[in-house]
Amino acid sequence: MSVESKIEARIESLREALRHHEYLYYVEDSPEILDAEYDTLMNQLKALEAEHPELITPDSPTQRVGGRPKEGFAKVAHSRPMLSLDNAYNEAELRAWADRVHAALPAGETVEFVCELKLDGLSLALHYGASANGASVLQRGLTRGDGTTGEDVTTNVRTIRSVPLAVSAAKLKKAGMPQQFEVRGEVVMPQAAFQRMNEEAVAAGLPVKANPRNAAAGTIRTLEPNIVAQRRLDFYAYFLLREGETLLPGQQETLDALKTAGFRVNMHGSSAKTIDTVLKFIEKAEAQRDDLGYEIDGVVVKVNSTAQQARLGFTGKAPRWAIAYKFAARAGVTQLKGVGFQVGRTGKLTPVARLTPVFIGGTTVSNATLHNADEIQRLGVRIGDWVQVERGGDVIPKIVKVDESHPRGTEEIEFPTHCPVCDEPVVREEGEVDWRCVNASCPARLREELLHFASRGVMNIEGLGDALVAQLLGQAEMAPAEGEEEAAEPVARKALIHSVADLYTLTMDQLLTLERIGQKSAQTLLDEIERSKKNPLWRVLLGLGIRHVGERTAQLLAEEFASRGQDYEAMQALMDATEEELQRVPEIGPKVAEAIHEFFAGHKNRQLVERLHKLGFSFTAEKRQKTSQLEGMTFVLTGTLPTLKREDAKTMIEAAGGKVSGSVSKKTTYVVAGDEAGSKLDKANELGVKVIDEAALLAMFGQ
Ligand SMILES: NC(=O)c1ccc[n+]([C@@H]2O[C@H](COP(=O)([O-])OP(=O)(O)OC[C@H]3O[C@@H](n4cnc5c(N)ncnc54)[C@H](O)[C@@H]3O)[C@@H](O)[C@H]2O)c1
Ligand SMILES: [Zn+2]
Repeated sequence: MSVESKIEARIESLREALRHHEYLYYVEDSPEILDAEYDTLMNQLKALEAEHPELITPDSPTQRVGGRPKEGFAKVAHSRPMLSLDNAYNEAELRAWADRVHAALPAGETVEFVCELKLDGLSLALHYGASANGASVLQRGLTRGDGTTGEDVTTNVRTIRSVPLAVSAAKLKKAGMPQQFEVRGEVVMPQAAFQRMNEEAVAAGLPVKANPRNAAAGTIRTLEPNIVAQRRLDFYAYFLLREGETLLPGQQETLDALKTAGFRVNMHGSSAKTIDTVLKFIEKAEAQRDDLGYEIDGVVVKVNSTAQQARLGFTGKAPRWAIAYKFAARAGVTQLKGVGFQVGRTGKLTPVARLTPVFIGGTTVSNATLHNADEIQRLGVRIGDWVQVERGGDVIPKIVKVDESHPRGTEEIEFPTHCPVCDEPVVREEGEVDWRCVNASCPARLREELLHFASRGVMNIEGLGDALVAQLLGQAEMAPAEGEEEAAEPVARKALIHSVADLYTLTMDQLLTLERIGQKSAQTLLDEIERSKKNPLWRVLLGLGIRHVGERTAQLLAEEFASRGQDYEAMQALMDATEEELQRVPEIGPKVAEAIHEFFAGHKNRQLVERLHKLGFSFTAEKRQKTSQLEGMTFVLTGTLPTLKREDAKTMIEAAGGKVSGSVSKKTTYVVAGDEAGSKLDKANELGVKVIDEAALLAMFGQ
């Protein structure tokens, strides 16, 4: 092969690898490699292309942004391309960028920078248009897509509470903004929401998302707006455009105006006159990284002046007037000492890597998840290997890959053929990745079942934690606690309970035989247990721990079957439902339907439910929790509102889950009255229905 064709081949293979990872990242929202690794491949390609510009093709990953828009959403062209940012990884690269900026501008011209946190989410473009009386309303929300064309995700965007659905004339005036404008910013999933989402996924036996960014991307592109509302995304605004042009003379003014208009603006941004000040900002931001509640992966530095930005212009796919300073990845390299296996509630075996403790981004990591047998195979990891461990926000650390620069380990990881706790054979069903202990009375499973059942968000039995459950089961702690090498020595005790239902027959005398429990706490626990019988049907369903049934599915099921009968009758109808019937419940697919059906086909499970009924469970089929701000509320609009057109007010209310009706009745929640409100207002007063004005309505949207 000639030198040229070797280079060409290298370029082509880099492009292919990048396209593969972009697909996984942007379309599937589930990357296989670290961002830093992706960036390395990209930088290699950029360097080769810089040396051989004749080999640059328009479809090279260096020339375009993002991924293909996903099916299922309308595709809409952007007013101006939504670009990526060039990166700097250290001080020298940042200074080199600043030098290029100065060199491109007339000698002696001063440049002011604005530093903002680089939020690790995905960008959105929000289009606002004129409505009555000088106000603006949200008309459209687009993802970045491939940079030129985005996906129309308006319905989902409307559920994000920090996105104003309307901006009043007064606010526009104060912010110096026209009625028609476009805001660009970042949508992120706060760490707490991310954690909750993954906990639910684990409980339901579904795959978890790699990081909040991928979770946010997946959420904003679901076809189910209620899911988006439940997951609590957040939006931070940073650009303000009009017909594709930056509206205000500077970035700092843009941020201020956006804030005045009611957008959430990241308040950690600040102006800097020199790169030294920028570097101080970066240092401070990195130190705060763990305390923000959302993920950031660096700092974006922008040239403040819009006029200077225009003169600097763009390169292939990024502006020259901005740079992303990226923090070092929160990864470390350490040695794999061994692998333990945890048995979960559904019997699932999770391999847990025991590591030589390593300090990563502020904490000591000594355990990391290896997920499942397939993952071990994919990584090709052996005991004794040096491995790269990654940690994001609050997420369980995970092994990303084997570090080949160290001598390789020699001991293969053996996946147990038998449950490490009860010693029954483990099985893997066709098409599943996980091995499970299917012994229904496996102590490990029972322990997890009880912990899940009692946990906050499920049956909510305060005080029934790890230590107590272990005692009730006559076991000692089974898995070593974080940071400990071995589990405590088991102390044999007689088990007081053998199933979830046994909790409800526990007596004071029995509890008093346990360690570390006095009369008072025993009584509190008994009260808690008694009280939990009144939990609504959906919580009981969730508590049963049916595979694939998380909070939302449990709520949907309870709501659906509530119409088939009162309380326990609803539960019975659900237990008797065929797979076809179950699939007719909104959002429930074949896999979930099968799991539910299979669960209740089990004699033991049915018996458990019947016993719970006899023990006095109420199985109340209450309405699902509110997922939208105005769900369950009915509004009647009357008269002329000061800023909103009636049509716009209606759209806003409906988008937030409320209903708008034409006539006032006792069922009306609010009458929104403007000028010259007539008979409807009288009727409201007559029936004692609450009357509010436009300002109060807007206040419900946080405006
Ligand atoms: N792991 C993988 O397989 C894989 C694959 C593809 C891409 N990636 C990662 O995706 C990223 C590349 O994507 P990219 O093009 O979005 O680039 P980028 O994330 O590096 O930077 C551009 C983006 O930063 C965001 N941003 C956050 N805060 C901002 C602020 N205050 N002002 C302006 N913009 C702000 C915007 O969404 C903008 O689009 C890289 O980090 C890359 O590592 C990873
Ligand atoms: Zn077992």
